Amino acid sequence: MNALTLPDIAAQASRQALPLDWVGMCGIALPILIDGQRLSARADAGVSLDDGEARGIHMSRLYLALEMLEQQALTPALLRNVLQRFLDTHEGLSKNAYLRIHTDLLLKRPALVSPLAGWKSYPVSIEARLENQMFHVELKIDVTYSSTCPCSAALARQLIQQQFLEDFGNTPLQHEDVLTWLGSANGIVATPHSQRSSAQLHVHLQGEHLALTDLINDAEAALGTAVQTAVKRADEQAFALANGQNLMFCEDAARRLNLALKRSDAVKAFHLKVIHAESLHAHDAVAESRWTRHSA
Ligand SMILES: Nc1nc2c(ncn2[C@@H]2O[C@H](COP(=O)(O)OP(=O)(O)OP(=O)(O)O)[C@@H](O)[C@H]2O)c(=O)[nH]1
Repeated sequence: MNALTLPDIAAQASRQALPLDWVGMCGIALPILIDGQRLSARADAGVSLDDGEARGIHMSRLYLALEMLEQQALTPALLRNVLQRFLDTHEGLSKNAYLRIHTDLLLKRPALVSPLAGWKSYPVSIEARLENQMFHVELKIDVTYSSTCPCSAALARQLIQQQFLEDFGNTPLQHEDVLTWLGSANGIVATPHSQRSSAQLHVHLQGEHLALTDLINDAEAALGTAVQTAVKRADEQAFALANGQNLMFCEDAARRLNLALKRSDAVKAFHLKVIHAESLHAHDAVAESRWTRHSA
């Protein structure tokens, strides 16, 4: 059986001579290394098929080039090497090479007050391409946070004032009575609506640093009320305070993220989208922002 020559269909001429933009494989299982963590990932690997006469590309050569990602930490330089391998093994067939990697980055986050910590998972896509000899790396990162509506907070405060007038309008104020009232249900007769919100960051990188963890940390610091992991009552109370001090429309969140990403040296350009999944209504409040660094 082995003595037979194996038929090689990919080497045949194409019936329709037509180049193709992207040919490859999607959803390849792959272990990768980021910040010392081995993560389970899925890769989409492809090249352009510029020789329209060729029937097909050599899928196995792309697949085997991905082995480079198993042992070395993921960096822009490593991604570039993999893409160059794609092209070197498709000489005469392909000019452009593409690699997308999808994974969930895990970061350990401390509780706000108690000495606890827990893991948070961040869905991440890393997209690299070598097109006309130009190399690009882009990151897509999702960051989840809590937002409380500033308008709703003001409306709730007004109702609390009205309730105060109703309960104390005609009586001389006693410190003890007011303190008790503040701790009662009447003292917080209305609550502002708040929501679990998400920021989708699409970042075009520059430099030699993948910067994933730094960008997530910068985004969470800018937002101020990232969702928590391990939570005791003391942590929940601190989170309630943090939200009360951090009232946010989706526009506020988008502006804060814009400023934070611009400050990062790793960022060449970005498109960000924040989604506040409103509890006030069944649709979302959304804001987007784009920016490109103009080098001096
Ligand atoms: N091009 C192409 N290959 C496919 C497709 N589906 C499955 N394959 C298979 O992918 C396998 C690997 O292809 P190649 O990389 O050309 O394998 P090979 O000819 O043994 O390897 P080389 O000697 O390096 O060219 C082949 O058995 C193909 O049949 C497809 O849609 N397109």
